[in-house]
Amino acid sequence: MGTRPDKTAKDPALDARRAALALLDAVLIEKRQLSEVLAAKTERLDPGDRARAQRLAVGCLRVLDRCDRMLGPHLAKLPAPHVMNALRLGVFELCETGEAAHGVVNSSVALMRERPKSSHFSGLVNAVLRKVAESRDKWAGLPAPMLPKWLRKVLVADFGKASVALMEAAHAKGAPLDLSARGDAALLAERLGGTLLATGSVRLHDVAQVTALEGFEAGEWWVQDAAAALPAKILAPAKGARVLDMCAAPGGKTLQLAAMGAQVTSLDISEGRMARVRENLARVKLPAKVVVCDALEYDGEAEKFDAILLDAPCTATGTIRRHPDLPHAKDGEDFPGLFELQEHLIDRALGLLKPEGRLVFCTCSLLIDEGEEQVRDALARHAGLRVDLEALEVAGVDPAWIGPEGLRTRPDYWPDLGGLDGFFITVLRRD
Ligand SMILES: C[S@@+](CC[C@H](N)C(=O)[O-])C[C@H]1O[C@@H](n2cnc3c(N)ncnc32)[C@H](O)[C@@H]1O
Repeated sequence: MGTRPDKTAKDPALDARRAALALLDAVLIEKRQLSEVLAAKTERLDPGDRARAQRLAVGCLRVLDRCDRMLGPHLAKLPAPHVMNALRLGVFELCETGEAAHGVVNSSVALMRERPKSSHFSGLVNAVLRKVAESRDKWAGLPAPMLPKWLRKVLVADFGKASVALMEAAHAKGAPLDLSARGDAALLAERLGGTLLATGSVRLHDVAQVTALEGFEAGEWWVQDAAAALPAKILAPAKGARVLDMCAAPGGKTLQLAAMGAQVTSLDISEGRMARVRENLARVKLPAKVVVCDALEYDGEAEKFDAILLDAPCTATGTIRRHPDLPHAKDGEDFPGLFELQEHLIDRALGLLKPEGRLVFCTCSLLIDEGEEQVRDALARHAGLRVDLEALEVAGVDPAWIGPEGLRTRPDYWPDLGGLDGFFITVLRRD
């Protein structure tokens, strides 16, 4: 099989593999999210290696549980975390991407030798990965990778084991690229060779470089998952309506609302993230008033708002297909603080609305605590508040997705089309 380490040949993939391993260490050992560390860990690489390192780390995290299952029979005890991550990366390349065994084994051994603390594990890494390479055919028969226990437990309590297994299978498949069109979505789908989804988003598969797609520079579209595009479609403001996008950055929903002709105030607490909103508005050539402040301290404008879209900060557990690092970097400890913030934001939003105004509340979350439970609590806190279920019945939304508190999408919905992000969306109004 030729998997003995070759100490003389220069390994062209080593730089990308080293950076991918550093990314895995950052997520799995330091508990950082990829978005926080990606730039720093890949800054010295050329663009090709940078993309490769990211692909390797994201891909490996997506199937981490399967990598561990492949390694289990060959490890008498768990090695140090950095060594374990190198093994996982090796398994991913051997089994999922089908890389040549000698290249993967040589690189993994070389990475171990680079650090004094792990150099004595190079023999183990060599032996284990060679055994994995010989049993690669087992990979296809492994079950879908399971979520880490802390999150799996919560989701099983809310949805049951069978549904969670479907969600896990959807997570493992990753996500296609969805675009929201500034103009005619059907025309955009035709021009880009994509699919026009029933909800109006344009879906593309296997896109290598988003910014190279036709119409990016001209601002004809922006990237937004089909589920994330639903809240603004549900809000459906009349032309000229005064709408507050209350947690707006990076701005997908602000762009949608502005494209519908609403007078949008786009607010977010983060100056850095708001810079993205300004860039996006300029690229897509749409107007909105941009405000940077804490929504909890925002007093509004002279006139109250006709409608408010509150896309609240949340656990983002609905986006694991695209961010497989999330369940590994988090442990749920900071979640209660988010639930409390969401509650305060709902109360603030209701205070900024005209009496007949509508509040669209949404979270890109799979947790009942950030959806149905928030609505039940809000109804208990505010006499006269009700859920407008009819407003949720927009094109493409399956009525089965709508419950008494609102609309819930899940990653395992639309399996033949490529899935959907997990979202909870509702419309609140006063009688
Ligand atoms: C889920 S993201 C919003 C995504 C955005 N609506 C979109 O469609 O692109 C949540 C946002 O809430 C912002 N945020 C968190 N706490 C906030 C607060 N107290 N006031 C205003 N914005 C806040 C975060 O900076 C983050 O940009």
